[in-house]
Amino acid sequence: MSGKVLLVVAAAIFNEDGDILLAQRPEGKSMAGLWEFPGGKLEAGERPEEALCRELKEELQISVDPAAIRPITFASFGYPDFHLLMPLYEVRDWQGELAGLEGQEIAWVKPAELGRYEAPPADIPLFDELALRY
Ligand SMILES: Nc1nc2c([nH]c(=O)n2[C@H]2C[C@H](O)[C@@H](COP(=O)(O)OP(=O)(O)OP(=O)(O)O)O2)c(=O)[nH]1
Ligand SMILES: [Mg+2]
Repeated sequence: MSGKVLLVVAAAIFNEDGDILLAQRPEGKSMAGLWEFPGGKLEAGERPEEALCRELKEELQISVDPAAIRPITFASFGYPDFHLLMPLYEVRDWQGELAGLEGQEIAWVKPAELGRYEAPPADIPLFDELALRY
């Protein structure tokens, strides 16, 4: 156990079929190739919901209303260098054409099938919980 607590915001984006979007972490980033929820770190002074909407615009080209997302669960996980605290928000409405802007692969996954995707260790309990609840 070491390092600071890192706050990262992430989205469970649902399409009309109830599938959830996973994105593959791009080459060059930590944990490249693993499948994650889109999102990222807060910038100084940002509210979590604003940060998530900014990240969704940057990573997926979509516009999301910060007032229209709701927290559904969170991850709390100790990596060797930091402790990740990651609220996960449900997103069902967006504007614009969804596209991976950072060269990342994306996949729409049935909640029960999330476990087939190799993910950061912090995400495994979230996959399990979403499979049970959705
Ligand atoms: N976005 C996201 N990050 C996750 C997940 N699971 C998990 O352990 N992480 C970790 C990986 C990183 O150490 C950290 C946030 O990563 P990030 O690379 O998305 O941050 P960012 O978008 O702000 O990108 P950058 O500025 O560092 O390039 O959280 C997840 O499901 N989604
Ligand atoms: Mg990110």
